[in-house]
Amino acid sequence: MSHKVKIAARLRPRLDGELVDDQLQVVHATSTSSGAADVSGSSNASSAAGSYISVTNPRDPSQVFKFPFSSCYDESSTQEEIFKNDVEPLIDVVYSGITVTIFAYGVTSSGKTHTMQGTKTDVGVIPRVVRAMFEYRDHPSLAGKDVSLSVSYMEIYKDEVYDLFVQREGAPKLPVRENDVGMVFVANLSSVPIESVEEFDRVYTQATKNRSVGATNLNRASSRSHAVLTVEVTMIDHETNTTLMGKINLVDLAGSENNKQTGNDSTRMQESSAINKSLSVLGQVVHALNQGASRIPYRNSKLTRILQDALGGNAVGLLICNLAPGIKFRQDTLNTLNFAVRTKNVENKPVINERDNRPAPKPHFSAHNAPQPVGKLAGASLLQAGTGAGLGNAGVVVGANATFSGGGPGIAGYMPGHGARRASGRASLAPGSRVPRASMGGAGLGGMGYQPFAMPGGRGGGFGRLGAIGEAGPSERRESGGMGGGLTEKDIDERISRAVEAEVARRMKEKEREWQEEQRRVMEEAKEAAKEEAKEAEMRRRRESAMEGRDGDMSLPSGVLTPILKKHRDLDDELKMRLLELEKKFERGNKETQLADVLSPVSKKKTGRAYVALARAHSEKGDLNVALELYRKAESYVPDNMKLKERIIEIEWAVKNGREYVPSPKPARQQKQKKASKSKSKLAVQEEVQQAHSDERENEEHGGDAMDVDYGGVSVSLFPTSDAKMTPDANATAAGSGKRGRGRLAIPKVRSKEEFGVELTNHGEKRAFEEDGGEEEMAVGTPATGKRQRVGGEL
Ligand SMILES: Nc1ncnc2c1ncn2[C@@H]1O[C@H](COP(=O)(O)OP(=O)(O)OP(=O)(O)O)[C@@H](O)[C@H]1O
Repeated sequence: MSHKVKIAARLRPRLDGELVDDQLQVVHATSTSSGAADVSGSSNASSAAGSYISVTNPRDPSQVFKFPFSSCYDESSTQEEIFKNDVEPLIDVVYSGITVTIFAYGVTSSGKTHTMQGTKTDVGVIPRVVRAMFEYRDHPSLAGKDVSLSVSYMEIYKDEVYDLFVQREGAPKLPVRENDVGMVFVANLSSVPIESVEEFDRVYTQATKNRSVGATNLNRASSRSHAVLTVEVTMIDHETNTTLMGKINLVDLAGSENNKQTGNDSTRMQESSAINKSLSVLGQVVHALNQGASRIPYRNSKLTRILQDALGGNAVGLLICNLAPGIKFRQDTLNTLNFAVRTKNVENKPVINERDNRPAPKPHFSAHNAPQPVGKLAGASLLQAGTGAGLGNAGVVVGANATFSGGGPGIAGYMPGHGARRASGRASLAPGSRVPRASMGGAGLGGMGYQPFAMPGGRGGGFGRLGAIGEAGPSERRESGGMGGGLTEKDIDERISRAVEAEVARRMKEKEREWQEEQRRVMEEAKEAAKEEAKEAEMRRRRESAMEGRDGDMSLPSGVLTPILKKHRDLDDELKMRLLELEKKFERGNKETQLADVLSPVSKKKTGRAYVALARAHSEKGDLNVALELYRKAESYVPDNMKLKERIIEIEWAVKNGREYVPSPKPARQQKQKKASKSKSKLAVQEEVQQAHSDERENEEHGGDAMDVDYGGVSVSLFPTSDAKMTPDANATAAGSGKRGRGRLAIPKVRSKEEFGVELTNHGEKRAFEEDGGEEEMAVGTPATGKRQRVGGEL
């Protein structure tokens, strides 16, 4: 059903003039001298599964970060190996009608273009794919079919799309559009039919000259744009009158750049900023997908818009993560690897692009007489179609107000999808050729000719006839007779479940919309209430100042003020004080609550603890007002902490009555302290590790998820989160509050831990940090015992 984006990491060899160092290494489970040998054959998959990239911790050379990927290629790997292992198997997928996207990602000069394009004598992925696509035409499964290939080639330069088959001078900027069924495509992009590898070579070589390339300090021929080459195959089956279309997008991304290193001039700087921005959006898209966000920011750059099918869409994806050796690139390498780690969690739902070329029959009268409500349509129609058509040429319609109830005798049960509607929120990449593209809108096709490509499980809007569903791969698809043969019960069940799945997705979307609407309403009401409140407060303030003025002006003779009036004046003073206090509290609460609202529960707890630590320090110094203020701040983050509430009341009482406040003694924890000191070295290690990555947080979009750090047999997984940035106060206060050697160590780490969600693993067993309410402690795995222990902290 779903397919995770596959990651292959490739380390390029050292170039002339580059220093030799071993900061970055490719390590294989079955440790042979050449890493490449381990991943050289598909039969050797198990050894490849244990491979990882190891990067020395910049802060402590005795530690390494580990990044495991299913394919890791070292500097001696060849273009052939990469193609054979990771790319060639995808050709079969393309020929089964699925879109495949391969993209090379990495810092500038890490070898992306070398991998994708290669050189004349050492060709890369692109020429090899084209050759393989031509060779596949002779595959027995394609006998009797008309197979044709076409190619398009575009570049995204400074967030504008250009056709690389068009002479660069005066080349128009091409718009990115979305058709009626939510497919994203580049309008007016040429699609060139190709008959042979030689013909491809000719057009490709010419087009490559149009690509924007410039010299930087790091790369004499640095790509200044993202290039997307698409090879599309069209397979027409005259027997079944269907067309299957597969395509492969080969993307050579521009490299992320550090302008200090590239030495860019103003032109290069502009390019660089566009490159970094689009890569940053790419990182945000991956992050949002990992978070299961309801809105994925595809639209924030042309690159992500065009690639959206490969990330969380309907394509199969392979990310080649290119790495440059050496200390100079270490930070970028870590960024790249973090991005790769995040990307490997992205799931796609590949679909087969098939269309039925047969003219549509007149709809059965029941379609006119008994239109079904759209909400119920998918599941019901599928069921009816499957059974009513006698499992033969089962026809299914999913579209607004269209239904098909079994079909009359002799009717090949299919119809065009009226009112095409795309159930999936994510659109697929545009079809390559302009001609079919124009006729693929779905809506308005009437019963004629082209219908939108079939999308399984109701994902595609308005599909005409369900083609075979290709999770099982092309061969199985062919055997199942999906191209027009009978449907087995399993097929029907699968289709029903897919339709149900689509329906559920639709309803969930509806629910989400309703929820958002509700949120908006609540927000507006809250705003109104706040306005009212402000108005009232203002009136109160005016009343009070008027009173004050009157008080000032009044010069009543002594003895005129009656005891009652005196009493009232006292009351007023008290009331005013109370009011001011309340207003202050409200303002403070508002500010803190707003901040607290955006933090994760863990962050809230940590921030709360940090405030408490500082408050305690102040209360011990006798600075009770400041302490009270800080405790109240802490309360915004941990509102349910009864102990904290009690403490606030105690101090309030002490302040009000001018009494000394004696904090309650802290529980003795000698035992834990002892353990803490034992673990201190481990914590120091963590601190180092986290420090080493603080730079990365500048590149939040790249700085990513889990990263394994290895020391002394203990593997530490780092999980950066973004909300840590929201707690600068907490960090600052925490750093200053370290007492008795416990808080100091723990609290700054609390912050870092929170950012990275550090996990210590011992002997392969992972242990999460314990998050208990009242204790400011961190639980860590003990390397020797694997047992959790607590360290430091105070609250
Ligand atoms: N596997 C490799 N074997 C030999 N040379 C390589 C390899 N990978 C990269 N190179 C060389 O390294 C240099 C930089 O490579 P390349 O231009 O492919 O990097 P890039 O990542 O595409 O850079 P940019 O993002 O700046 O375009 C080139 O001279 C290239 O020939």
